[in-house]
Amino acid sequence: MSSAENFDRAALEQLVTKRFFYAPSFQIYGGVAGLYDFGPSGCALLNNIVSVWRNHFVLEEEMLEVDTTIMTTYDVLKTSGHVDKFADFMCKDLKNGEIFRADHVIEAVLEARLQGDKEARSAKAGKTTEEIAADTAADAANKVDKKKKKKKGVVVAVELADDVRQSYEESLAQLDNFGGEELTNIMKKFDIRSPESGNELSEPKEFNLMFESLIGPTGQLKGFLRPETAQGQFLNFKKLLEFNNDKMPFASAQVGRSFRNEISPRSGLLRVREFTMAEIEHYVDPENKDHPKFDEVKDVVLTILPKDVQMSGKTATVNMTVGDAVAKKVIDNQTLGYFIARIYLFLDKIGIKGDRLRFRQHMDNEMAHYATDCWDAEIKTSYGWIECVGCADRSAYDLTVHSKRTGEKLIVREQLAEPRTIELWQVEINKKTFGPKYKKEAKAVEEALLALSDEQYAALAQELETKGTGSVEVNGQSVEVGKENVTVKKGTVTEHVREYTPNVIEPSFGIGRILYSLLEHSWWVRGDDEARNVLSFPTVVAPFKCCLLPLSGNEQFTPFVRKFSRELRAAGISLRTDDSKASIGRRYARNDELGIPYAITIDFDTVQDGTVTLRERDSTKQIRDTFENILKVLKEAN
Ligand SMILES: Nc1ncnc2c1ncn2[C@@H]1O[C@H](COP(=O)(O)OP(=O)(O)OP(=O)(O)O)[C@@H](O)[C@H]1O
Repeated sequence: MSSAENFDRAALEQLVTKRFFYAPSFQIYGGVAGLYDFGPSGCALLNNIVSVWRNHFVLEEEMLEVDTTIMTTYDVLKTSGHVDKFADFMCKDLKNGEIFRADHVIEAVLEARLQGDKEARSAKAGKTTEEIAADTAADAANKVDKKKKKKKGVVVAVELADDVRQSYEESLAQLDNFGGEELTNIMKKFDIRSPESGNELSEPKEFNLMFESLIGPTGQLKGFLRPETAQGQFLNFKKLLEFNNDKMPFASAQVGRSFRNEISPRSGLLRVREFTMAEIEHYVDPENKDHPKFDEVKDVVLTILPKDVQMSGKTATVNMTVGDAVAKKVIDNQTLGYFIARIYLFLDKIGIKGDRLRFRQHMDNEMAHYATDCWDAEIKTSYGWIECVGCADRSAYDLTVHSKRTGEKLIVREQLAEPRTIELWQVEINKKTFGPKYKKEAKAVEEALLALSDEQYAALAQELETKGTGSVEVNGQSVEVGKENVTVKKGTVTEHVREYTPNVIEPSFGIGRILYSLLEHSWWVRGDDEARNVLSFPTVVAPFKCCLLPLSGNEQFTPFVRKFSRELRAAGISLRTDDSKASIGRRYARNDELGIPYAITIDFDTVQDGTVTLRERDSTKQIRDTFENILKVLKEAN
């Protein structure tokens, strides 16, 4: 397998195009950055990854799959916070207008300078060109494209002072934690310029990533292409809970396209503007986040990068079982730990290499304000460590905000085994004085009084007690209430039913990023012949499981091709028939490039005795047997 150290990305890209895994959309019109079409092999690979995902998660956990609309109204995404906060920072080349994502340009420039520093120090130490190249390759995870490095604006082979090197490294480790102010400061402090032109850049400015649209001909109903599939699931929570016979915990799931108007997509499938997501929303009792199947995964060993390590400017990982990580509170709770382990097992099953997979915890500022803990599954590729799956504890945020906005109760009602007595703030309204005082506002004031939090009740009770008056916010206006018309006090209530808003644990998968990483991890070149590419996909995701190769165009083979393909299809083994005129060797090479694990060759012996040759992709080993026996072998492998 190719390792990240000597990775020839251009050669893989050539293979991907030649075998039409995917290609830029509208290519004959010149293409548009961040938009790709999948060809037959890419489509089959993607569908197989999704199919394993469905079996591994949806079927295994009896999740409730939904398919909700992509077009989403303004109201929904305003309430979820996306209209105000779903943004990245961009900056502009002040001379030629080229646009960059601020954190990405800082990362590229600082990494290039660190690389230059490394080369300069190696050269000073009297190393040969080859030794310097080896040092450089060993650091490939942090390297920028060689071509870019040579461009103006990026320092090449310049030694850095120790404190400068250290502050670059610390800033890089914490980059994901930085907001606009910190990014602006860093750009000034380190004189970050365009790596392309060397020109000065503008200050970072927020850019909302959603594609806006209008629903219907009046132009009055604003909508967006959804940036994630999650919101559609939250909005159906009540129906899903009912479907699940009101039983908790449970999960919904959705696979579908999401859209983000990325500022400057330059990394192939890793950053695109339209992509397939597979998301799970697991609803759990906030008072008990244990998972009934945690024992099944507690011994899975993960490579993890906790937040405190990153906050100290380091990137050293540790290996730990999920059981230990949860017991030591490195991972917040069992359900989150359970899903992190299941994500690991899924990625392992489809062929992602364990030594190039780590789980990185979000730093405090990096997480959404409502999230309690969040981990990314990051896969190492020639582009560095790439987030491919996010796994967050989103608390009760989404259900709470949608419920508040719509008035629909998005809660769980749980019959208590024993009734329990609890203390509650109670509001009593003096109907005689309240109605006449607030007139047509009375209902709104009453609703506002009933919707206060415990802290707000405590404060209001104190005000009424000490001053005789207090205030409450009604539709953004402060309204005065007095103790002659409102009493706020604590009382006890006996509950037979407990009501709560579930918390949500969300594993969110970017299928395109996983697919690209898998291409990198599966690709190798056989022998010394650079043209002999192999993609060693596990059978379970290989685009086609078997290739049928008649030795030549001789008519005698036709009935066998028909019969065998019919039987393979009936056995659920996807196949490709290659009856082109190329030699068998050339056709085997073509199969290897498509990652097809098996090839069956039909020749003149087949016509005589019904035997065929089966060739295995990685070992190139061949066996000869009757088609019936070969079919059994393939069924077992499928
Ligand atoms: N532009 C994109 N192109 C391809 N996949 C994406 C893109 N944005 C997000 N994803 C995928 O969706 C998953 C969940 O999205 P999430 O919102 O957590 O990503 P993100 O943190 O915004 O990603 P990034 O920080 O890389 O922009 C990611 O783990 C990733 O696999």
